[in-house]
Amino acid sequence: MTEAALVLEDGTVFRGTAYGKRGRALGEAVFSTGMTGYQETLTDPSYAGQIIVQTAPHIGVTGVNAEDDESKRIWAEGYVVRAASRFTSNWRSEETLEARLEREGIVGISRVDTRAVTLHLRDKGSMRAGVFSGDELTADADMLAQVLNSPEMAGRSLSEAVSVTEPEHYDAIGERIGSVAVLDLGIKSSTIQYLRERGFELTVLPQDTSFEQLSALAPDGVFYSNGPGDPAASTGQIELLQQILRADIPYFGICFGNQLLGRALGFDTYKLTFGHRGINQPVLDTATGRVEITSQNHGFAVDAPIDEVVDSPAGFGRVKVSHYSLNDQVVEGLEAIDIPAFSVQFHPESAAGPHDSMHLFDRFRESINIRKGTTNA
Ligand SMILES: NC(=O)CC[C@H](N)C(=O)O
Repeated sequence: MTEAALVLEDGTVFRGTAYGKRGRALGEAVFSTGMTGYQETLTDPSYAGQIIVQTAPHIGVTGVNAEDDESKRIWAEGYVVRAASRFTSNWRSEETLEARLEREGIVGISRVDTRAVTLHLRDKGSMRAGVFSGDELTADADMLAQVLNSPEMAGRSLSEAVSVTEPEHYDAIGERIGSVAVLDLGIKSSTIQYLRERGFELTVLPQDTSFEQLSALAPDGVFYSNGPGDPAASTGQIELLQQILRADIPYFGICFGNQLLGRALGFDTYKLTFGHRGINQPVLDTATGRVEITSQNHGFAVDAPIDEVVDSPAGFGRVKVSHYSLNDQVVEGLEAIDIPAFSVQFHPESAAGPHDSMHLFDRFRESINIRKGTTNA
């Protein structure tokens, strides 16, 4: 069995067994509490630049298949598990998880006390880390120096790494309701699917699209996806969104798209200590009083008051926090009252996770229908 080490930037070292590719992975260590859905987690582009620590103790038992990917590849830098399943047992499995990790060059580590790692990250906060095995497994001080040389997540811009470089077109599924311009900041395939199923024809656009290019499509609505990195570093996309809001085009954003709406409206964003990553995160819908169990993956959040309607600091009228976390009262959704724009910090497309919030895609469709009704009147 090949040895491996997980080295955290505060000097803590966890030893284990090499899993996946041998080598070195550097990134921000974050824990995810999902008990299922490791394939969707690994292929979620929002994990770019991160090393995922799975709290579920047994990983890989259902293998992987081509259908459940959320994007074209695994985006996580590194992978930390307690027990890597020694066999795969599922009728849909096409490959073992370890073979997939190796094939995609993902350096992992198993036989790590992931509870201890999680408690450590919960107390000290998400931090830079490295997974080292094979020739890269060297003296602790040497590995630590490499971790300390790696980029911090705060201030990091990763949209360019994950976005399409050319526009991609998707037809509506079923009756066509309208067209949506999608800014790809690391979109998941389930989101594309659910938007299409609502009757939208989509043009998925590169992250550096200009307002002129976007408005040339005359979209009925604009959608900003989830994505990796620090929202404060996305100044171009924030300015683009302000132009979209000024043009009164209906807007819906998920996760990174919520943080960018927050910033476009003039609020700040900040880094959470250890973030929310998992598939059973309770959120309160402040309009209905309903609690939804949601899928989440975020390390940053919008800084806005959760219990009052406030004026947008950037002059876009009144804004309210539409959802907040029942674990720690972090903002989980925004709604502009005077312009057609809303967003959520969690993942209505789930994948993996519960479908409680799927109705938000219908809400986006309604906001577009209302707007079209007004325009045609
Ligand atoms: N899933 C996402 O869109 C994540 C957004 C942002 N990168 C964060 O960590 O908060």
